[in-house]
Amino acid sequence: MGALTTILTDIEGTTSSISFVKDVLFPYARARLPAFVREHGQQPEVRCWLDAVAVEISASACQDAVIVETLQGWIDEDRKHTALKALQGMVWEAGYKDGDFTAPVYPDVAPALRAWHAAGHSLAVYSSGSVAAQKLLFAHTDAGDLTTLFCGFFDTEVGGKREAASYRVIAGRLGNAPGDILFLSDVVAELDAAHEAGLRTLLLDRREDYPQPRTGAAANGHARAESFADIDAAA
Ligand SMILES: CSCCC(=O)C(=O)COP(=O)(O)O
Ligand SMILES: [Mg+2]
Repeated sequence: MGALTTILTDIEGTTSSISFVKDVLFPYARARLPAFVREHGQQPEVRCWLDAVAVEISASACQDAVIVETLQGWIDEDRKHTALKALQGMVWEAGYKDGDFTAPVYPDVAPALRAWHAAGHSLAVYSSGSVAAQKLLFAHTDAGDLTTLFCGFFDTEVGGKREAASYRVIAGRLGNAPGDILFLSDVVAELDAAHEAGLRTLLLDRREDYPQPRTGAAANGHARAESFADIDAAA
């Protein structure tokens, strides 16, 4: 690698498999949301998100059953809603702490992150998962606690991942010129938005998540790699 690029990475489909998120994390949150809301729904840090959902669906704030059903429906639809993501993160916290699961990262991820960090590159995360959920995931990976490698964590509170404005906010918060940031994601629409904001971009095209290679037009002009081991941030 040449200049000291900041590497900004997505999680699902990039550092960790889509199936871990869809088959482990989402069902865990779906099953435990009703009890979580019953037991913690009056705590201000939980209530504020439940109330945000209630406003959006025009339910009375006291209709927690309706709110929970709505949230479960959003999990089924894979809605990247900030309130859902905040609540999911709180439910997953118990899962990690109780040892119900750890977070698998692809085998090429931890060595590359450690090497980039050791070479002086800054590392940051931008995921639809809440910042709390991101920190939990990287604290409990099967390759150890990776949280100290990162200098920044961003979620949809800065804006949606398919909006160029979000990447401008992140560049500002990181204190980087957009062109000094390399954004890694498995989703072309996210890379398009980052590119519009002036970031460098790279499509992670992992066979486990995407059986058909996304080359040529499917990569929409973005650099492409199948593994972190093949990424040259200076390119
Ligand atoms: C922070 S881990 C949970 C991931 C998650 O909830 C999610 O929606 C993944 O979205 P991403 O932006 O990482 O593709
Ligand atoms: Mg992704």
